[in-house]
Amino acid sequence: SQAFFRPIHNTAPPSQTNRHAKITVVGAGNVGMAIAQTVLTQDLVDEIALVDPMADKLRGEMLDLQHAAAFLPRTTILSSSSDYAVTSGSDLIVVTAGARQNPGESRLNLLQRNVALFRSIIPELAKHSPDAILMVVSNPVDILTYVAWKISGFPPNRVIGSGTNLDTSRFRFLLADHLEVNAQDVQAYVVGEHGDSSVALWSSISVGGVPILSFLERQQIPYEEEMLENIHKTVVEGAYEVINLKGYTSWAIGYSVASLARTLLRDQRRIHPVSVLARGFYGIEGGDVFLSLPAQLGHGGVVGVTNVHLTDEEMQKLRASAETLLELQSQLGI
Ligand SMILES: NC(=O)c1ccc[n+]([C@@H]2O[C@H](COP(=O)([O-])OP(=O)(O)OC[C@H]3O[C@@H](n4cnc5c(N)ncnc54)[C@H](O)[C@@H]3O)[C@@H](O)[C@H]2O)c1
Ligand SMILES: O=C1N[C@](c2ccsc2)(c2cccc(Nc3ccc(F)cc3)n2)CC(O)=C1Sc1ccccc1Cl
Repeated sequence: SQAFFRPIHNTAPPSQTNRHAKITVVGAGNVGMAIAQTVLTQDLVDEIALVDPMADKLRGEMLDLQHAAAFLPRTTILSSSSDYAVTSGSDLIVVTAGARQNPGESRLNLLQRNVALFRSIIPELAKHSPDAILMVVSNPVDILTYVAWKISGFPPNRVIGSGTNLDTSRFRFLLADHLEVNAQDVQAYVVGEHGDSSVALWSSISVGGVPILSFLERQQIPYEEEMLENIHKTVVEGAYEVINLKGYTSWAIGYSVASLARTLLRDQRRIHPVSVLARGFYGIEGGDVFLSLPAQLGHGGVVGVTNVHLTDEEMQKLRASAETLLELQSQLGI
């Protein structure tokens, strides 16, 4: 580039304090590449590193993203390798690596295969980026976040799971659609265990600052208890519908993880439902377990967990999930 540009007089070296924000995505599959593409499009970092053992797929995905450079506002470095050295100095590491559930395979067996995979990748990631925030997306996400925390040795504020962030975004979309408002004006949380056993927090839903139950009364929108329950059921059914129709999910999880990455890397201190070390909250005392709670996120990871109001029933569901996860964890020998 010296042939094209000549330096002006008395230039100073670039400031050493300018932060080179780097994200690593582990697993260049459907989810990993949706996350990488969304992070790239939203111009969130200076470098994206991709890791995957499938060398051809990995290089192909990296090149395919690099070829989009002319359409992007800023130059983002894209690097990739099956050697974890490429991840060095990451600020945020997103783990989407995982074995796929074989037809008829039990969740415990899938879990054991993914735990074995984590035993090989988490130490490498921690070695090359000892100060990074570790975010797990691989399923079963709450248990694998616990496994990543135990194996990495990172403090619990720097280990989170995407948890019910996706569940919550689907929940807000459905509520907004039903109420004919913008999803960004719907304050609603799904918490607890990600997936089939998640818990929708009815009592704290508000639309434009108005608690939903009085919003519905004010708008004269007739509702029964089960209308709200049906919306939560549709969150779960929606996941299965997407899988049955396209075989995997990618875009929504890509956007939801990019939203978490923005909050973390820009120290926005926004509140997201993510899987955090829940011991000590809401009467969860039986052991170290990760469950999704509304958590404030920033540069250091989990800044704090909000003390959201839970009904007795919601509290009971959370504690039941904690017991289930603790029982599964006890069989892992970690
Ligand atoms: N938490 C959520 O809300 C949510 C949503 C969707 C998907 N998921 C989970 O995300 C995971 C990935 O889903 P997917 O559709 O991308 O699967 P996929 O099979 O398309 O991708 C998984 C990738 O992991 C790679 N991989 C395997 N072993 C690896 C290793 N040792 N190091 C690095 N990469 C490795 C594979 O080569 C593959 O490319 C699954 O566990 C899925 O259940 C979670
Ligand atoms: O949108 C998804 N797609 C997945 C998927 C993506 C590729 S293959 C399966 C999905 C879809 C449906 C069920 C299901 N169950 C599951 C549970 C534990 C596991 F270890 C793996 C998969 N997983 C993975 C996943 O977690 C989601 S979100 C999701 C799932 C079930 C209920 C509610 C929600 Cl919000």
